[in-house]
Amino acid sequence: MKKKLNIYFTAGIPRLNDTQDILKLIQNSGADFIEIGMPYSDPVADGPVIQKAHEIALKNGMTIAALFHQLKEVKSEMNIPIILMGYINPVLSFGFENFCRECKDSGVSGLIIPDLPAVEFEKNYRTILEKYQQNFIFLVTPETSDERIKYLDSLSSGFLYAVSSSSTTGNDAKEINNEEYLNRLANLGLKNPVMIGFGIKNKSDFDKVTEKADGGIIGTAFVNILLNNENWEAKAEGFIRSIIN
Ligand SMILES: O=P(O)(O)OC[C@@H](O)[C@@H](O)c1c[nH]c2ccccc12
Repeated sequence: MKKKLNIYFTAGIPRLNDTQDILKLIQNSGADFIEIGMPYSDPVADGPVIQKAHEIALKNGMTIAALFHQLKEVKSEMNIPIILMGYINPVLSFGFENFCRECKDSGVSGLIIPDLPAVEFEKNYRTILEKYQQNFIFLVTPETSDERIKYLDSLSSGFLYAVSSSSTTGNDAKEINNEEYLNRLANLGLKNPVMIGFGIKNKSDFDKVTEKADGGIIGTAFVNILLNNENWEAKAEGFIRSIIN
C-alpha cells in the first residue's frame, strides 16, 4: 500500500501571509496530511531550524487567532486533513474549549500537543476534543515500553506519531533506521496507522523508515526550503513530489 506523507511547517513563515499558499502547494503536490506548527517562544522539542522558524513567525506577528482566520479563508479549497501541532501553554491561554471550537470551524481535524500528559488528556480534555470532532495524536519513542505504546495508541485517534529517535526535530538521518523499534511497532497490533517522524530528509530516508509503517512526517527539510529560498514555491513542490514518486 502507498505510504502516507505528512508535511510539517510552522505557520507564519517565511512571511505572515504565506500560510494559505503553502497549504495549497502541499495539497497540490500530492501530500496526504498537513501538520501546521503554532509558533511559540520556547519550542523545547525542536531543533535549531524549527526553532528559527518559530522565532521568525513570531516576529512576523503570527498568532493563534491570525492562523484560525487564515484557515477559515482557505477552508473550502482544502480536502486533505490539517492537524495543528503546538505546545500546551498558548492553547490554554487561548482557552481549550474555545480553541477546539475554532479548530472545528477552521476545518482542522486533529491536534498534536506533545507536552499534554495522557492522564490530563483523559481527565480534562478528551470529552471536549470529542465534542468538536478533533482527533488527538500521541507521540511514542524508542524508549516507550510496549505496554505504554498500546495505552497511548488506545487514547489516540487519526494516527500514532512514532518519533524515530528521542532527540529533537531535525536530527540526523542515520539515527532513524532503528530496526528493532520499527519491528516492535509493526507487531504490536495497534489500532491506529503509525506515522514515523524526526530526521526524514529525502526519499531514501522516507522509504526506509516507512517500510513497516503507514507513513512518514517531514518537518525540518521542508522548513529549510521555505526559509532559505527567495522563490520557494518550485523547490517546495519539487521536494514533495520527489518523496512521493
Ligand atoms: O523536523 P523533522 O526531523 O522532519 O521531524 C518532524 C517534525 O518537525 C514535526 O512533526 C514537529 C515539529 N515540531 C515538533 C515538536 C514535537 C514533535 C514533532 C514536531
